[in-house]
Amino acid sequence: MESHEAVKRPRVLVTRQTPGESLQRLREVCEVEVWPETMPPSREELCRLVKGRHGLLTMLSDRIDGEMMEIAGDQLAVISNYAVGFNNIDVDAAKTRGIAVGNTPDVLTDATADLAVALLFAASRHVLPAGNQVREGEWKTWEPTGWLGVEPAGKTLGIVGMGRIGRATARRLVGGWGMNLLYTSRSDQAEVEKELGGRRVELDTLLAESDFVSVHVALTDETRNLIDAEAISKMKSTSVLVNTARGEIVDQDALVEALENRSIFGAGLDVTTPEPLSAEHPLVKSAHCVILPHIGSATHTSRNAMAEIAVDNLIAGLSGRPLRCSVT
Ligand SMILES: NC(=O)C1=CN([C@@H]2O[C@H](COP(=O)(O)OP(=O)(O)OC[C@H]3O[C@@H](n4cnc5c(N)ncnc54)[C@H](OP(=O)(O)O)[C@@H]3O)[C@@H](O)[C@H]2O)C=CC1
Ligand SMILES: O=CC(=O)O
Repeated sequence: MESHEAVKRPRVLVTRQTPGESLQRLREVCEVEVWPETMPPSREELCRLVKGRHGLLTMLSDRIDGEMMEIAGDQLAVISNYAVGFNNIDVDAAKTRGIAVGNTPDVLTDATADLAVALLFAASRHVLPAGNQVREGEWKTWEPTGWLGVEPAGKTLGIVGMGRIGRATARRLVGGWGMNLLYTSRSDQAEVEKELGGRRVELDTLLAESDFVSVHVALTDETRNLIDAEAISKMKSTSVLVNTARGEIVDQDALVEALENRSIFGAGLDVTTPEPLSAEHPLVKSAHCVILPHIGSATHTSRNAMAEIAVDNLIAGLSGRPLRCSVT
């Protein structure tokens, strides 16, 4: 039986078209099949496609669990996720099978932090509903009390999860708008405090004292539903919640209620559960919520750089070398 040793022309599945030229490099050393559709392969299609592959280049919409690895077969050596988040992959199952898992950190940090800031402003200043009023020909006159929003300058920013994107978001808002910084983190962040002057606090304190809360933790069993009804109830009525991390971290029913009751001012989400949310979902219909279609890393620069890392990871894993960016 073939196993993890390097093979001459490994068989690789790429589950969506990626931008740029990086797949060319892969084609030089592998037999590459690229899923050609805009919509991701269904679970059934994926089960069929992974069989006999040595490497997988996957997207966050592909659930790669132990069963999928089993179906792929013993020769599977590397799973390269085209994302920094890897909650779609059962990393423990991969470890048990000796399969390397890679991701694409850093190169999307600035783009995602920019989008977190964009969402913060969009939700604070009614950018989408106000713009729609103009588009729909409903704008009648300048109103002294129309579309009143909230301002971040000099207020308190709460960063939930001071990782790469959390820190980049804080950098923008502390440096650019003079915000005061509170943050949560499991690890010591002396460097961040030296640079940005923030204070590490418990989540409850952060929620109660922040005017703007931006979520940047990875999705894990511990962070699923971290921002639940109780957490939201601690937030100020004038506060704005931004989530560019993963939808499952925020309890959406609780968020709907908070927005309907005006117990928080607004929300800006790049991620939801599920994705996409139905157009009928109350969050999509809410005038106080801005929802984007998971476009945090969607710049030419970031997505091209992600593709380069994802291909580097695959090629390294297929030849038994350490990955450029390994999740373990
Ligand atoms: N909207 C989009 O398009 C994008 C979304 N993302 C999302 O953003 C997330 C963050 O990315 P990035 O900043 O690069 O990742 P990092 O790994 O740098 O940061 C993740 C943070 O999550 C924290 N964390 C991890 N596990 C736990 C846990 N069990 N409990 C509490 N905190 C935890 C870490 O805390 P600690 O330091 O204490 O370990 C760290 O601060 C990604 O995981 C992804 O889900 C990323 C890119 C684009
Ligand atoms: O959500 C995107 C990612 O890279 O993670």
